[in-house]
Order: sequence, then C-alpha cells, then structure tokens
Amino acid sequence: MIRVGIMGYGNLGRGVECALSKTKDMELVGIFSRRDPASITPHDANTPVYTMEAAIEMKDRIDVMILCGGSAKDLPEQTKEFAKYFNVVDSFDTHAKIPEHFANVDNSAKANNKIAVISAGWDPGMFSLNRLYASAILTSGNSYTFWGKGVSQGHSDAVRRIEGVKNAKQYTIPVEKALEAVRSGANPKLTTREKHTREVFVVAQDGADQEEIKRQIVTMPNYFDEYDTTVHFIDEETFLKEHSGIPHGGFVIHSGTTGWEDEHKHVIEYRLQLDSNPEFTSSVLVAYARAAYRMNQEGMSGAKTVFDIAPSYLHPLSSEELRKQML
Ligand SMILES: NC(=O)C1=CN([C@@H]2O[C@H](COP(=O)(O)OP(=O)(O)OC[C@H]3O[C@@H](n4cnc5c(N)ncnc54)[C@H](OP(=O)(O)O)[C@@H]3O)[C@@H](O)[C@H]2O)C=CC1
Ligand SMILES: N[C@@H](C[C@H]1CC(C(=O)O)=NO1)C(=O)O
Repeated sequence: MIRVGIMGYGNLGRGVECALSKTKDMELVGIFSRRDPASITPHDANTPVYTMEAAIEMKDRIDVMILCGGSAKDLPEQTKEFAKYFNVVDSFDTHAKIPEHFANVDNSAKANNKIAVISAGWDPGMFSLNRLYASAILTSGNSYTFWGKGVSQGHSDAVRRIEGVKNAKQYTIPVEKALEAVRSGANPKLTTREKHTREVFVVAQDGADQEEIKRQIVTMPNYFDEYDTTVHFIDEETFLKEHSGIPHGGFVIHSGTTGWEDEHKHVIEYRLQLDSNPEFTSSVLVAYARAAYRMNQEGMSGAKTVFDIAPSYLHPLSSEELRKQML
C-alpha cells in the first residue's frame, strides 16, 4: 500500500481524503494542518489529525505527502520545504511563476532523493497536457483555452488571503464573442482581457475597508490585473445561500491543417465539465501521488511536471495490464 499524508485541510484536502478512500493501493496515514487538530473534522473520525510541525517526525511512515495549500501564499514555501522529507505532489497554479517554483522545489527534491510533482490538476495539469499534445501533432494553428463559467479555486483562495476578507468566491466567465471566433476556425489573436472576465463575491469582515479590498483584488498581479473584474460585497447569509457550490470546467481547442497546400483542416478539443472543481482536482493529485511513489521507487528524484510523467505511472493497473486492456 502507498502511505499518503494530506497537508492542508481545505477544499482540496477534503477532496483528496475522499479520492484516497476510493483507491485499493493507497491508504491515508493522517491529515496535517497549521490549525489546532481539535478544530479539524475529517470525514472518517478515525483519521488522525496532526499539526503541520509534526509531519517531519513522521517522514518514515509516509510515502507521499499531497500538498493541498493555496498557490498564492502556501505552496511557494511548503512544497520546497516538504520535498526535503517526502515525495510530494502539489497543484501550484500561478502559471507565470511555475518555472521559479519548479527550480526551487527541484533543488530540495534532488538533494534529498525525493520526487516532487508540481502543478498537477486540470489547469495547470490535464489542460497543459492537451495543449502540448495538440501543438506537437498539429504544428500549424493555435491552442485556445477557455474556462467557465465556474469557480476558480486559485483566484478564490487568493482573494480570501486579503486582509479584511471573511470569505470569497471568484467566477471566471468566458467572453462569448471570443468563443464564437475560435469555434469558427478564424484562429483569432486574442488578448487575455478579450477571452475572460472575472466576477468576485466577497463577505467582508465587520469594519473592513471595502474600497481597499476591491483595489487589491482588481490590481492583483498574475490573478486579476489583466482582466475586467467586477467585485460584489454581500452578506454571509446570501453568500452561503447563493455561492456554496464549486463547479467549473472549460476546454482546450486547437484547429490546424495538414497537406501540401494545407488543404485539410483538423480540430482537437478536450473538455471538462466539473460539478466539483476540488474533487476533480484532488482525483488528479491522487493519481500523480501514485506516479511520484513509483518513480521514486525506480530511483528517480527531482521536480517533475505532468509533461515529465509517463501516463502508465498514474494508473493502478500494471503497464502489462494496461497494454492488454487500454491500448
Ligand atoms: N492546478 C489546478 O488545476 C488547480 C489548482 N488549485 C489550487 O489549489 C489551491 C487550494 O485550493 P482550495 O483547497 O480551494 O483552498 P482552501 O482555501 O480551501 O485551502 C487552502 C488552505 O487554507 C487552509 N484553510 C482551509 N480552510 C480554512 C479555514 N476555514 N480556516 C483557516 N484556514 C483554512 C488550509 O490549510 P491548513 O489546514 O494548514 O490551515 C488549506 O490547505 C488553490 O489555491 C489553487 O491554487 C485548485 C484547483 C485546480
Ligand atoms: N487553477 C484553476 C483551474 C483552472 C480554472 C481557471 C480560471 O478559472 O481562471 N484557471 O485554471 C483553479 O484554481 O480552479
């Protein structure tokens, strides 16, 4: 059995707990949190909960630590730190900072013979793989990615970290005009602002400076500064009533041509429609935790992205069974 720990108990942490329960080759050793373990209520009351500080003492009892913290503030520190002691998987999704994160984590993982899978999930993650496959196969044309309408966990987490914010959800909304232009095969050149808008619902703490919160949201680098963003301040009752779900989805589409005269047109499309963004993402993290363990068992170490991991490492079936059943 692959022994797994969960670091950070939020939407993703709860999703990983559920996803692990559906595997036959992986077991949950414990949940780790920066908060008081007494304040954490796992789905299975028998699951032990520890402080984050207790994790290192348990490094010989855990094969993979799945890091469920936020990309804005937690993973930049946690992944490189815990990669010293564990094989780790994270969902780091601040795209512009992935190269920096990779380099920082690679140093830790390599020095301690651990595998650190970073930026696993759906975007980055499954969508990244499909952008790569499409542009490797169809060298002409462009790949387009559209998300939503749905709740971005990364953007919601980033807003929740702003002083004075009690709770928040961010919806990503594709611009219909851009969608139509892409689907028509016109291969348009679109700026970030022309593809999506963002809408944020915030429950502010009593007495918080709402204008300052709004300013920090709309100017936030790598999250909102390149988008037209609308911010709504609502009360907690309305928030819990109207914004409790975390659905999302989107698609990657690539149209290209082949033939001596480029006379043959092809379209590649990969689509996700998610009732629960965190539960789907957590299922991806669990599959990559299996891969991290297997690769480390074969003597591999260092930081890896989904581009570096053969798909057969993800699946519970052996390579031989996969060839028989899925090729
Ligand atoms: N690559 C991809 O496709 C995707 C990536 N993501 C990434 O996943 C990250 C995590 O998302 P998500 O799980 O929704 O974030 P949450 O806000 O639910 O949790 C983030 C961390 O905050 C802490 N936390 C959670 N709830 C509370 C609370 N009530 N009070 C105090 N602290 C709390 C937890 O740490 P602790 O237990 O230590 O307190 C937790 O690990 C996002 O920032 C995003 O970057 C998400 C979806 C897709
Ligand atoms: N990383 C995203 C997953 C997708 C969704 C998204 C967006 O709505 O901007 N970008 O990538 C998330 O945190 O939900």
